Amino acid sequence: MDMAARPYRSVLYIPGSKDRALDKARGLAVDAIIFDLEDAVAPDAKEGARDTLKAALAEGGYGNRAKIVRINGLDTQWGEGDVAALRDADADAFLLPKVNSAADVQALADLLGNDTPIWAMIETPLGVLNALEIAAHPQLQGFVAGTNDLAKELNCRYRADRLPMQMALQTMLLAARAHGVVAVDGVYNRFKDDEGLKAECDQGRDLGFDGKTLIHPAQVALTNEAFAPSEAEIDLAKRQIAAFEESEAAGQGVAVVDGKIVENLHVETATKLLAKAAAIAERAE
Ligand SMILES: CC(C)(COP(=O)(O)OP(=O)(O)OC[C@H]1O[C@@H](n2cnc3c(N)ncnc32)[C@H](O)[C@@H]1OP(=O)(O)O)[C@@H](O)C(=O)NCCC(=O)NCCSC(=O)C[C@H](O)C(=O)O
Ligand SMILES: [Mg+2]
Repeated sequence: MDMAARPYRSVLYIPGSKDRALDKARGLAVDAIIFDLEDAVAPDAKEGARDTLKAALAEGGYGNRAKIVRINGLDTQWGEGDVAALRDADADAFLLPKVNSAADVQALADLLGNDTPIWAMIETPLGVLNALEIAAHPQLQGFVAGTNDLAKELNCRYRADRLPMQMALQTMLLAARAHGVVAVDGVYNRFKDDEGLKAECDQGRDLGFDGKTLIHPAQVALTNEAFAPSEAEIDLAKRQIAAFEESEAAGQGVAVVDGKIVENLHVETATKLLAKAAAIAERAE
C-alpha cells in the first residue's frame, strides 16, 4: 500500500528495548508502529535497544502495519549511531524527535543517504513556528505531535480541552495540509482512562488529524473507531456523490442532500472519505 495513502488511525509507540512488547505488537490491530529508541528507552539501555529492535525487524511479522523507527536526536550521543545501526533495517520511515527546522530533516536525509521517508516530531516552539518549511522538505512524509514535550516547552498546564496548545496543533496541521503530509496527534498519558481518551480522539479528529499516537495496547480499539469514517458518514458520502452526479447529468452544478447543499468540493471530500474507508477495510484483511 502507498505509504501516504494508508490509514494512520492508531500509531503505537513500542520501546525498542522491550522484547515482550515488540512481540505483542505483531498481533495488535494498529495501523502503524513507532519503534522507539528515544524517550521510551533509558540511557543505559539505548545501545542494546538497537540490537533488540534490529532483530525484531529482521524477524518480521508486523504485516501491513507501517513500521516507523524513532531515533534519538542527532544532537545527542546516540542519534548518529541509531541511524548507522538501523539504516538498512526493514523500516518504512524514520522519525526524528524535536525537529526545529528543515535543516534538521536534511541532516537525517544526509545520514540515511537514501530516499527512505522521514517523519518529524513537532514538539518544540521552533518546530511549530517552522512547521511550514519542515513540511516542505521533499523527504518529509509525516508529522507527529509531541504534546508532552510541547507542554514542557510552553510551560503550559495540562487541560482536558488542550486550549494552551491549540495554536501549535493547528499550525502544525495547516503546514501538513499545505504540503500533503500525514499528521498524527500526540499521546494521551492516562492510558487507563477510556473516557478521556475518547474525548481527546474526538477533538483530534475534529481538528483534522489522521490519527493518534498511543502508548498502550488498551488504547487501540477506541482510537481506530474514533478516526475511522462512521457508517453514517459513509452513507452520507455515497448519497452526496449520487445526488451530485444526478444533478450534473441534469445540467446543474449543485445538489441538495438532507437539506444541505452539495457542491463539487463536497464531492471531493466525500470521495476521499470513501477512499479512506476502503483503505481501512483493506488494512483489516
Ligand atoms: C505505559 C507502560 C509502561 C505500561 O506498561 P505495563 O505496566 O507493562 O502495561 P501492562 O502490564 O498493562 O501491559 C499489558 C501487555 O501489553 C504489553 N504492552 C504494554 N505497552 C505496550 C506497547 N506500548 N506496545 C506493545 N505492547 C505493550 C505488555 O508487554 C503486556 O504484554 P503481555 O505481557 O503479553 O500481557 C507501557 O505501556 C509502555 O512502556 N508504553 C510505551 C511508553 C512509550 O513508548 N513512551 C514513549 C513514547 S510517548 C512520547 O515520547 C511522546 C512524545 O515524544 C511527546 O513529547 O509527547
Ligand atoms: Mg517528545
